Amino acid sequence: MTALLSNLNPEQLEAVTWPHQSALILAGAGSGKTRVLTTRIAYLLQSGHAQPHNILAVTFTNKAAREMVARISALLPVNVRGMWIGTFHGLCHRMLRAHYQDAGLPQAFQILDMADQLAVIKRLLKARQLDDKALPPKQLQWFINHAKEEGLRASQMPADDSFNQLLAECYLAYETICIREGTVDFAELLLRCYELLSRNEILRDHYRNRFQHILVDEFQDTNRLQYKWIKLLAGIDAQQPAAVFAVGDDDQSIYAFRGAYVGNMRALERDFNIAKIIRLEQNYRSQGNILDAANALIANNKGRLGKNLWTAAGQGEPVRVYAAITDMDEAGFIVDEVKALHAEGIALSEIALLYRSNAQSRVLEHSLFNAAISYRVYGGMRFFDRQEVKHALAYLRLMILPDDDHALLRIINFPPRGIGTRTLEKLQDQAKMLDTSLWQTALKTHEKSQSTKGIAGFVNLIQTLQQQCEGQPLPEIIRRVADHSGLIAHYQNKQTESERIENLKELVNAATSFVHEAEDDSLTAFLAHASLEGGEHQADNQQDAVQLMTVHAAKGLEFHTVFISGLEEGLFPHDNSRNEPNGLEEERRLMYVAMTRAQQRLYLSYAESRMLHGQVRMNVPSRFVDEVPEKLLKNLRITHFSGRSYGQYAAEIGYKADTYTDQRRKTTTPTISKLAAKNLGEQGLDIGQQVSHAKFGVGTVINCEGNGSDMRVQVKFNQVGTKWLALAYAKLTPL
Ligand SMILES: Nc1ncnc2c1ncn2[C@@H]1O[C@H](COP(=O)(O)OP(=O)(O)OP(=O)(O)O)[C@@H](O)[C@H]1O
Ligand SMILES: [Mg+2]
Repeated sequence: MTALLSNLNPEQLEAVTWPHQSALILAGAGSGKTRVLTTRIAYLLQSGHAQPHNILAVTFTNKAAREMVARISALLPVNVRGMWIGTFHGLCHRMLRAHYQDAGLPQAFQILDMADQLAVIKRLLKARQLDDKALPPKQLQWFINHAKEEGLRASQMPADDSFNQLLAECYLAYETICIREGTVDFAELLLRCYELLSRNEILRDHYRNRFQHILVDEFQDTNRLQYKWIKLLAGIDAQQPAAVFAVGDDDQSIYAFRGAYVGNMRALERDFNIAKIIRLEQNYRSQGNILDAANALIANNKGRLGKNLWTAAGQGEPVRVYAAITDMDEAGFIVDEVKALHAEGIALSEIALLYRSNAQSRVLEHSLFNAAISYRVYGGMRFFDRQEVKHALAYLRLMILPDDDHALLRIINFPPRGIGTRTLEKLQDQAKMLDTSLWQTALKTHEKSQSTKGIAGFVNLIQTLQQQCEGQPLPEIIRRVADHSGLIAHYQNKQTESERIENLKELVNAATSFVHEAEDDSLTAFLAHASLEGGEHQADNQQDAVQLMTVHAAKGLEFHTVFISGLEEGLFPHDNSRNEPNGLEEERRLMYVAMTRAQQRLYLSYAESRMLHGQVRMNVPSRFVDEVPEKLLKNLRITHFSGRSYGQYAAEIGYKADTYTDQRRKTTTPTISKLAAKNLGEQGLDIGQQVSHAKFGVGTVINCEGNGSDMRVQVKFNQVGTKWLALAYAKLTPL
């Protein structure tokens, strides 16, 4: 027992050994909330205050749940199987499986994921002859899920005007289909479980007796229904209510867009008569400069519950800022730093590259791949594996190789063009009979029956695309295909699909850089490149690999080094946040989450120009960079290009100077520390100087850092691209 408790500070100890009463622990990032929660479970078991079956713990992801179980079994020799540890969805699912009959479900009920749910909704709208204009499927999906998260059934929806009446009717129709088909969507898992418990007294009492301890991590991100579920299960009116042990941080609430409700913290305090909120103020994760930077940033938000975080770890290193010229330059910089860190002995898995939107991973993946550094993308698929990107690639493949049945099947009815499964089966049978490809068979389908009209239309589309793209440059081909195939239109007007459109546009960017870099810039070469980069190059589970993920997916995790890239207005804070009430504050909380993942080293970077939608866009650095006090930062950017203009410098690193306007904000003016430049001078080198390297050939010095034996220079080589080199080892010959 002492071993279990010996490593805790007094506040943590108080929380871990809290009596059998509800508690709220409100504390900042890295203060040990998750650790306290896990240790409390171990403590309850070891001290005999609870048996495994008395424990229910809710975490935010399945990964976190698995880690929690692993940590508890490492602490104690207990049978962890009796405990219920999982996500809200997972736990509700478990309960519904056990009591399917009482819940009114068939034994083999199936779960609909978001895509399945949307398919059902589309079917339903079609049957009612409601087109996209009358009611976009995504809007109905959002409406239904939102209603369920508020605990409302179709019969309870207001029908005060004709549109609301339509929505309510469709919701009802959707419920009917799900019941008939025995399916349950994500929101339904929770609502149905909630209804089951509120209706069925016997079950409710059973579980109330059983779960005497309910522990909730990341409590700030629970929605209203989840809170009601906890309240019901805990039985606040019962004789012996369960002890709810909730840990959270209002500054890390990042799911408001999905219905999370920070007010649940206040509600908990009130409903569970919590007399004292436990605060943990010591941060054990990050070093001083990182923590000070994060604290300064979040101080710009209003209406916080307020807390004070400090660390005993010392100031550590400054927060590094890199102002890149282009997104490729940014990615190149990150890769060079990753290599240097790895060479210093930092495991790749201890390095995280975080970004605001999934589409940003493409350039990073590309640079890592080229540098042969293993990486793994979490909480989202790698760029070339994403559904919409694969669809677009399938169109491209079909245009050059129409007999590719696999590509044809992928898109013949996507976006939907009314080709039913029966028609498709017939086409496949015919192809088999004629021993030819689906495309050849489709070409022969001349009869204009209703069922084959769709096929003829598809053939026509591909042929038109082939003609239109003849002789066009690669990026233009991709732009046309994304457009004319109907993919963009398909994903448009769907709120949650905007990311897919971003990815399609990002594919145009991928093609543009491919054209710049590759010798053979044909469509065929590009497709080969896509399958290679999309293929086997992601590291497998065991391999040490750099971790790539969105900031949302990084919640709760920690890494030795964190890179936050794309810190530009419009990207982070994201443009979408402008239309949301308090959108900017939520973006700032996201930034706070991102920064507080770092233990020892934090890099912030932005690019003055980024390719967006196939065009170069000039950016203003994110306000979040400005909100970090200057004294905590270290600029890694060249100050002076040795008397040359910015345009000359840009041209040297291969950036087209003519697209550049020279009205940068002061903060983005490239800066190299004067000292570093002087040191470099002492070594007989200068920024802008031509040098030669035994292995990499001729290049230009474009940046430098450090001094003495630590001095490093960045050289843009004519053949092998930009590299950071340790001056002491590089043996550069000035030319
Ligand atoms: N008393 C302590 N002594 C040493 N290390 C500690 C102590 N408390 C926590 N830590 C360590 O600090 C790090 C952060 O802890 P933890 O992940 O539990 O924080 P958190 O509050 O849950 O953070 P977040 O808000 O990001 O989820 C972990 O590596 C943890 O092991
Ligand atoms: Mg945590």
